[in-house]
Amino acid sequence: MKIVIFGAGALGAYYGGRLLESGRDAVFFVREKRAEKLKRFGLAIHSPNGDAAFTEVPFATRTEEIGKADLVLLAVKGYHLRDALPALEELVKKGGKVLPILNGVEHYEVLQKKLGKENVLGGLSYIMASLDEHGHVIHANPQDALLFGPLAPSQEDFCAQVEDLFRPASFTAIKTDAIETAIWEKYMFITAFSGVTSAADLPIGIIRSHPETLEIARQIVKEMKRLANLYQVPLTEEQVEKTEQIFQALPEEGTSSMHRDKKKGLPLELDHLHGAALRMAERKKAKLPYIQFVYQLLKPYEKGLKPSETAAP
Ligand SMILES: NC(=O)C1=CN([C@@H]2O[C@H](COP(=O)(O)OP(=O)(O)OC[C@H]3O[C@@H](n4cnc5c(N)ncnc54)[C@H](OP(=O)(O)O)[C@@H]3O)[C@@H](O)[C@H]2O)C=CC1
Ligand SMILES: CC(C)(CO)C(=O)C(=O)O
Repeated sequence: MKIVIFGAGALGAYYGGRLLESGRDAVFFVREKRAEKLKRFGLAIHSPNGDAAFTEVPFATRTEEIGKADLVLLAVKGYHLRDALPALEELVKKGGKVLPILNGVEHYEVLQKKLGKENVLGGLSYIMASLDEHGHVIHANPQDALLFGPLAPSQEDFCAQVEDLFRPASFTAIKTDAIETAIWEKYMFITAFSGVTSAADLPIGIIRSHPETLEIARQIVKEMKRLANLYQVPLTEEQVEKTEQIFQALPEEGTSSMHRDKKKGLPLELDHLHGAALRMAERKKAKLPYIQFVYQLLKPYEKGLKPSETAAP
């Protein structure tokens, strides 16, 4: 099976690197700047689960350079999605089925509309990773689960093949028949976690020691459950409690990729996560006041604001 890793950012480089390490036939689809870094610095993973390094990294910057595609692992940010669609369409024409591992849910509607329902699998990831100045992966803790599964019964056989494909790789690959619920469970968690850490500009440890602030995260979790249920996704009270327990269990310094991006002055996936939840609620004539408030607070940072631009005089 030919695997195309679409995007060699933190997640693409991690999972793509692990697949290469296991001997799989994988190629990174990247833009010019990233291609230059891959040529100059290669690809490396620094991880508590074991380091890996590659000097010759297979990559392509045009879909014409890729002969066939079977699995396309989509690892771009939500705000990159629309620009990525033409290349994804080409890869689907070459036979590829797309497995997105972005946070959020709104991309599924966009991808299914453009690529056809049949060609979009369900996926998500639990990992804490970033890139250093050489484009090498810094993996923060051992967690590296990639969950995937069929969004239609006709995708079951293909997902079984993907399970075989991932088996020798050293990351935790989990095939599930309840991928839609799993995607929403992650969406519920990340909307609350990224919202509260980014809006408060604090790691979870300090937030936890201020019950008033932690309450914002708890209320967002409840709003997300309500939203999921409005869309017939059966998130339960147990899942709400499980999410709250995760907030208690996270390490003191734990924070979200959105908070890290905000600190670096990078764009935020605010529209893709919180904005999308508000749009979906509006369609059902529902209100999500905590999510709306966090969205409004973070709006000035959405396109990226350097720390020097935010300092008070
Ligand atoms: N980082 C983390 O710890 C976690 C992230 N996630 C989610 O995973 C998703 C990806 O996040 P992450 O890996 O951190 O993001 P990054 O910003 O590190 O990586 C995204 C990559 O996509 C590339 N890209 C964008 N558009 C294209 C394109 N048209 N063609 C080729 N490459 C493209 C970017 O390339 P370029 O370098 O050229 O800009 C960039 O390298 C997000 O939805 C995030 O929320 C989920 C769990 C944890
Ligand atoms: C919280 C975490 C690290 C879990 O995977 C995440 O998804 C993110 O920060 O974007």
